[in-house]
Amino acid sequence: MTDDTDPTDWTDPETFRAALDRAETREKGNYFEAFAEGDRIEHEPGIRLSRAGNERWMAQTLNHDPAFWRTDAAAERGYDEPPIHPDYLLAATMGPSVEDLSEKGGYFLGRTDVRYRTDAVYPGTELRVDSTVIETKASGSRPEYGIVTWETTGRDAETGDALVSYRRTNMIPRRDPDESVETDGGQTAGEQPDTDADPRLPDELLTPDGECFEDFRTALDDAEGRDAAVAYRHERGRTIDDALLAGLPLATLNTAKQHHDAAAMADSPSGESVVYGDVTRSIALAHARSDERTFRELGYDDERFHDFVTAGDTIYGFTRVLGASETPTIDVPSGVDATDTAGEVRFQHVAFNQNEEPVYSGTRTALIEMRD
Ligand SMILES: C/C(=C\C(=O)O)C(=O)SCCNC(=O)CCNC(=O)[C@H](O)C(C)(C)COP(=O)(O)OP(=O)(O)OC[C@H]1O[C@@H](n2cnc3c(N)ncnc32)[C@H](O)[C@@H]1OP(=O)(O)O
Repeated sequence: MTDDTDPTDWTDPETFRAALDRAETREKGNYFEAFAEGDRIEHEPGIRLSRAGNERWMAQTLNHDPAFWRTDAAAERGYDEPPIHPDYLLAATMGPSVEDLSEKGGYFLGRTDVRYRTDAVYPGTELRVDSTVIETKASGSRPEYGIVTWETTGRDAETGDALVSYRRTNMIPRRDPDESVETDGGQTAGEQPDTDADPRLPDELLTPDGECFEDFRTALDDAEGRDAAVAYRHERGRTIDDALLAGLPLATLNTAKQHHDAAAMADSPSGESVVYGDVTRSIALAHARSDERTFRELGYDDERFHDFVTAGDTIYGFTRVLGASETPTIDVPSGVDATDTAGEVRFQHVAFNQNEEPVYSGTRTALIEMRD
C-alpha cells in the first residue's frame, strides 16, 4: 500500500504537530550504558585536513605564527611546507569521534596525555579516528550521568600511523536515569569542600624579558628562592561570534548539539549554545604563543573546562611558567631535532572571560627557540 491517495495534509500545522507528538525520534549518539571498559570503536566519519580548513581554524583563533602560513617561514622552522596546526589536528581528531562518544550530550570534563606522534602533518592528509574505552564510572554528584574516559587516536588513513592521541573524559547521560543508582562518593549537599589548600599567591609575579627559551629560564632562576612565580597575562582578547561558535566545530565534523542547536540548548543548564572547548583553549594558547617563539608543541595535560563560554563572551589568556629544561622531559615526536635550537618549557595556561573567571586550564609542554 502507498500513501498516494492519502487525503490528509501532513503539513497542516496542527496535523503536523500531532504527527510529531506520535512519531518516534531516530536518535543519534550513545548513552552511558553503551560503553564498556576495553571496547574499541572505529569512528565512521573521516576528515581531510585541507589547507583551507587549517587556515580558517588558525585565522579565527588568532594562531598567526608565520611558519603555518608562509613557505619561507615554514622552511626556517624545518618544515617542508606550512604544516597542519597542532590545535586544528587535535580538534579534527576529536570532531569525528563525537557522534559515537559524546553527541548524546553531557559535559566535556577534561583531557590529558595529549601527545603528537609525528613531527609534521601536511595538508591533504586524510584522518581516521579510533577510540578505546578506558574507564566508566558513576557520577556521585549527578546520578543521571555516568563518567566515561576514552583514549582516542587520530591516524593517517593511508598508512595507519598515529598522528596524535589523548585521553578525554565526559559526563554522558544515562539511558534510564535512576535516583537509586550506586554512586561512588560525589560531594553531597552540606559537605564542605577541602579548604586545606593555601590560597595565598606569591608576593611577586615575574614576567620574562623576552620570548626565547633563555628568557623563560632566566625568569624561573630569578624566582627561585624568593616568594615569586613567573606568571603574566596576555593582552589580546577574542569575543565569541558566529564564526567561532558553530562554524569551527562543524568544520571538524563535531556534531555535539551544544554548539549548533540553539533550540535544544535553550532547555539546558547553559540556556544557550556553548563554545566548543577546543576553540576556547586554542584562543588562549594563541594568546600565549604570540608572546613566545614556539618551535614545536609536544603535549598537553590536565586540561579542564571550568565554566560555560557563550556568544558575546571574550576569551583572554594567563600563563604561569612551571619549568624549563634544555633536555625534553617528555617524548619528542619522531623527526624533531631540537638540539641547540630549542629547549623545553612547561606552562600552565588559563583561559578567562571578561569577568575574569577561569573557563579553561591546562598544562602545556612546548619547545621554545633559543636565541640565535
Ligand atoms: C560538548 C563538548 C565537546 C564534546 O564532548 O563533544 C564541549 O566542548 S562542551 C564545552 C566545554 N565544556 C563545558 O562547557 C563545561 C564547562 N564546565 C562546567 O560547567 C562545570 O565545570 C562542570 C558542570 C563540567 C563540572 O562542575 P562541577 O560539578 O562543579 O565539577 P566537579 O565536581 O569538579 O566535577 C563533576 C564530576 O566530574 C568528575 N570529573 C571532573 N573532571 C574530571 C576529569 N578530568 N576526569 C575525570 N573525572 C572528572 C568529578 O570527579 C566529579 O565527579 P562526581 O560527579 O562523581 O563527584
